[in-house]
Amino acid sequence: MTTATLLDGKAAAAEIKAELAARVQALKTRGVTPGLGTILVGDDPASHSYVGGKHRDCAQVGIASIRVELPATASQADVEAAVLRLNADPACAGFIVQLPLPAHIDTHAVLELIDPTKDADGLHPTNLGRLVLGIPGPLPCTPRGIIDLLRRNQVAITGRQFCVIGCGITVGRPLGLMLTRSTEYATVTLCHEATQDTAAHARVADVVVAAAGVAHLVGPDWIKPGATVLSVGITRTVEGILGDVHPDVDQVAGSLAPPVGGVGPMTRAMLLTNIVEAAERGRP
Ligand SMILES: Nc1nc2c(c(=O)[nH]1)N[C@@H](CN(C=O)c1ccc(C(=O)N[C@@H](CCC(=O)O)C(=O)O)cc1)CN2
Repeated sequence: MTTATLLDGKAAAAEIKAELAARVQALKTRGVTPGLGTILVGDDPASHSYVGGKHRDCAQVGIASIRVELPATASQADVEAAVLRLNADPACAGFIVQLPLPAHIDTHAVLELIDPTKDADGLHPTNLGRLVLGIPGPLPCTPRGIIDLLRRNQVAITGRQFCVIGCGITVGRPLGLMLTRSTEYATVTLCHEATQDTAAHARVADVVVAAAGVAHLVGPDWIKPGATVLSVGITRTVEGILGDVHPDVDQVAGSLAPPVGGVGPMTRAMLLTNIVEAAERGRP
């Protein structure tokens, strides 16, 4: 039995952060300190942990942190006011609203209020429209991280068959758009809850990206021997974190990004990249 080559997002993210630290130093010599803003609403422990990680990363590369925390009882107007404050804050090169927001908040209305030039997540409708049209703009962090991780590991993309499982707004849907740009030119099957036979689509794929948030959804019998597999979605249980990909896939896949230390650190590294790029562009 073979064991898949590790797609090590932690190591790749460390390389990216070292490159970014040098670019931040260059900005500082020009009198520019890039700042990342985050808006976190409520008490979800995972969201607090992700946002904490983003600010630890900022400290490592020299990016300033602007943290906004609102209680779970915050109203739509409270969240929108926080967005407008960061839109107007000259110390903030870009910011994110940590998702998911509490159920009583209209997420689309909040995201639409972000100044598109400060949209560090690339999730504003203007920036998603730019992505569709092929106009440069900030790109969603997880899909950008997935493509960068594949490239850094010499996994070919152009002309290859991808099966993306899950079509949420932070991963699957924008990943499908990015993979079909002329710079990537992959063939993509985007599977979702209503897909008739997801396993059949996965079995013919050269690369499987599992971002459904269903623990161990993808088993070894779903994978073509030698294929590349990325376990993106996670489920938190009392026993720990379970990925969308069953650990036995390791025996069939050619290379594998694990649910921890795979795509997650790349998501964070791409957020920093979006901030540094925004600071380098300067205010329009
Ligand atoms: N505004 C956004 N909200 C959310 C996004 C996003 O891209 N923008 N994505 C996810 C969460 N996420 C980023 O916010 C994220 C997920 C995972 C990781 C990460 O580094 N994971 C670690 C494991 C962490 C752990 O043990 O819990 C890893 O893979 O090694 C970073 C960021 C939803 N919300």
